[in-house]
Amino acid sequence: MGIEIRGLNKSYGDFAALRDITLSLPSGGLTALLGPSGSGKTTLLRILGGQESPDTGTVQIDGQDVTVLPAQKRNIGFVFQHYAAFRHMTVAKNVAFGLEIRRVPKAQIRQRVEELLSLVQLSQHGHKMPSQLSGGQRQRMALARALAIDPSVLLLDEPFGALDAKVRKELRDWLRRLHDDVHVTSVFVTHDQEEALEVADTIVVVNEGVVEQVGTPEEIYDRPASDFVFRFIGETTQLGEMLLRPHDVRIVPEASGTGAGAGNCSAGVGGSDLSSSDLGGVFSGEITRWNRVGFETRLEVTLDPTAQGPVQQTPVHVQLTRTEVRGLGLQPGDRVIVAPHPDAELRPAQRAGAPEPVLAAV
Ligand SMILES: Nc1ncnc2c1ncn2[C@@H]1O[C@H](COP(=O)(O)OP(=O)(O)OP(=O)(O)O)[C@@H](O)[C@H]1O
Repeated sequence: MGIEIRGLNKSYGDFAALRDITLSLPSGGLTALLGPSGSGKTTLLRILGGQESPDTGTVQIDGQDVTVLPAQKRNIGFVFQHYAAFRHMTVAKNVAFGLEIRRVPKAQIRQRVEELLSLVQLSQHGHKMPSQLSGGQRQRMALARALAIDPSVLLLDEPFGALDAKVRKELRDWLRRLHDDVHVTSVFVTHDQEEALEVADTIVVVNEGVVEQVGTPEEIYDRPASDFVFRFIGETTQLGEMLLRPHDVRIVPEASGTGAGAGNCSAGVGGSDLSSSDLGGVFSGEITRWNRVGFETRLEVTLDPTAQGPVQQTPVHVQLTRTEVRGLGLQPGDRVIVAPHPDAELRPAQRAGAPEPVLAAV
């Protein structure tokens, strides 16, 4: 069942915010609507929630057509970036609110609130006022309140957007685990690729009001359906004429390669002979930057001028694990050979005059 969206269009004046959106979001799934600012994510979420109505198209939730049903009749839980808590009520009262207006018996409310506070790890904080909670705790209270009514669907609009990076990361892990426990069909909006890749079962990539791709995080990352998704979903680097992921660049010290002439050669990269013809280029250069980031090492390789074409101005970014760096015996300043990994996803680099790629906002 889940959520079925068919032929949805929404314009503001002559601006088309959503164009012909058709989507099936699985029941019990955690779906991320991911896209750059202004792509239409929030508009789509608001249509699902009933705060906005589409110009054309339909929305079904668990088999029921809700397209014209008012928000309060859709049995949906909402969590927003800035949670509007009732400041004069305790945390427990805030969580109980939805049940009280539904006139659920008091004993039942008390029991449900206890369960929910425990679920969001706030059992010790029920008596506090919202102002006495941290930002992360407040968002957990918002989740408890949204879940109190046993919603058929939970909608979250940038729920962790206002929190600092560390708390945000903790809440992501926590949301993932919570969802594994409660399995309510959930849709959350984010412009953060990492957040979507880490938390969601299904990612819907939206761009300029159109769905670019729907898939699991692995499908979206490893098999992007369009140049836009490839550029938007993760880091890319240029190697000759091609774009690829920094961890898909293979690198060896020049001394261990063969025929290290630039541009068109074969080289023993990563233990096998590689020919530039099937790989989109084998290049020589020098490691000009060396950065350790956690367990990874990020290198920049400035390429030598090639015989065939113009010099590549931007250094190649290479991402390796520390173990790989040790195994290869690489040092800052080394002369190296670089080539794409044989399984690398390659895309033609932007030609002069083409629009700039959208940068990943992390
Ligand atoms: N009520 C409105 N009136 C006019 N234009 C609107 C209205 N709501 C949204 N838009 C426009 O529709 C487009 C999509 O907006 P939307 O809020 O859905 O984007 P978004 O992907 O959620 O972006 P962000 O990540 O910045 O929140 C934007 O260009 C926005 O300016």
